Amino acid sequence: MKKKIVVCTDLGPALSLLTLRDDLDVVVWPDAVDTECPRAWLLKNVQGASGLVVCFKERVDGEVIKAAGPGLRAVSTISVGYDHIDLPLLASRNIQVGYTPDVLTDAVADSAVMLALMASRRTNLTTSVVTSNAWSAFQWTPFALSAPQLSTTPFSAKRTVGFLGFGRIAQAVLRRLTFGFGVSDTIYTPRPEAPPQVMRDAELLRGLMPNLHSLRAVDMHTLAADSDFLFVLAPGGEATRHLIDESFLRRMKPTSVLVNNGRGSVVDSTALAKALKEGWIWGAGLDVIEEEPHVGVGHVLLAEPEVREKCVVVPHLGSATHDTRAEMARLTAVNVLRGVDGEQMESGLDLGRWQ
Ligand SMILES: O=CC(=O)O
Repeated sequence: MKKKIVVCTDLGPALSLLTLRDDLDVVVWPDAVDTECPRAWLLKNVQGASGLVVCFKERVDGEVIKAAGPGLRAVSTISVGYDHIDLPLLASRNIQVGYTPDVLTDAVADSAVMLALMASRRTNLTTSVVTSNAWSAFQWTPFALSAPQLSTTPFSAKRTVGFLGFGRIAQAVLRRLTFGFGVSDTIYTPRPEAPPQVMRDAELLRGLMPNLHSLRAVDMHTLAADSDFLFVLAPGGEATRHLIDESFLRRMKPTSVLVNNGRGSVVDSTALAKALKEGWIWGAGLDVIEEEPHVGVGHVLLAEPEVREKCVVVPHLGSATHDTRAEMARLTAVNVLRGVDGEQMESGLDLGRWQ
């Protein structure tokens, strides 16, 4: 009997890696190119599957595992995050889990730097000067709309860049900032659950980046107080929920900029709106928000002009470049194939940590 693989998401041309195998029955959510997979479709079609392909929008929990039945061997997600997957449950059933770290590191790091620049320059406000037809009335005086600067210059004060979570993506942001922006002072808090390998890499960084004069692990208090630019690159889940809350934001500098490319749940949106409105911090660039995708003009960070002008929001697109998404899709397909074939995935989670 053919093994069944259920694909809930768009894999682009990489789907053919699955469909070209005539020993597989590949069932694809028919509208995967344009829409997210409805839960009901997943629950109905996953029955009898050996492999399941999802994106971070599909929760893989007890209900899905029960609907799949005992033959499920592999779950492969097209994401680096895995907080949508019940890992202890899958570990207890010996189901392999594939994900897509590394290949998206550069794209997300690019996006984080973009958000830092957009938030510091308040592009929501400045572009609206043009789009609301107000440029001709705008009084161009030397300090009008001037902003904190990310790059360090010979005449600027030392810039401290902070990282909440210091894994691969944070380190890729740091590479961009030290080489391209002259940042020399960096602080970080280790990511909860960081694998030892990631932290060893952090120690090596100083040797690799001659411009980096200082790289210090600090507590949350110092991270808040000292960061001129703070990059949140921590994973979601209970351990990191609302680490950036009102008391953290109150300790930050009025010229500081917060960027979140990790998970929305790490930052308390209501506290952030208050921080922006009352000027505890300068600006925020958000690729993720805790209430996503239910974020519209009525959202606490977008409803009031004093907040919206200081806040750039992008709908969770950090890794969305042509090259990166294609490679993520390839890896996702290879992972599920390896899993259903009983081989080790090219990029699988070590579930020993969740057993
Ligand atoms: O958020 C996106 C991902 O986890 O890849």
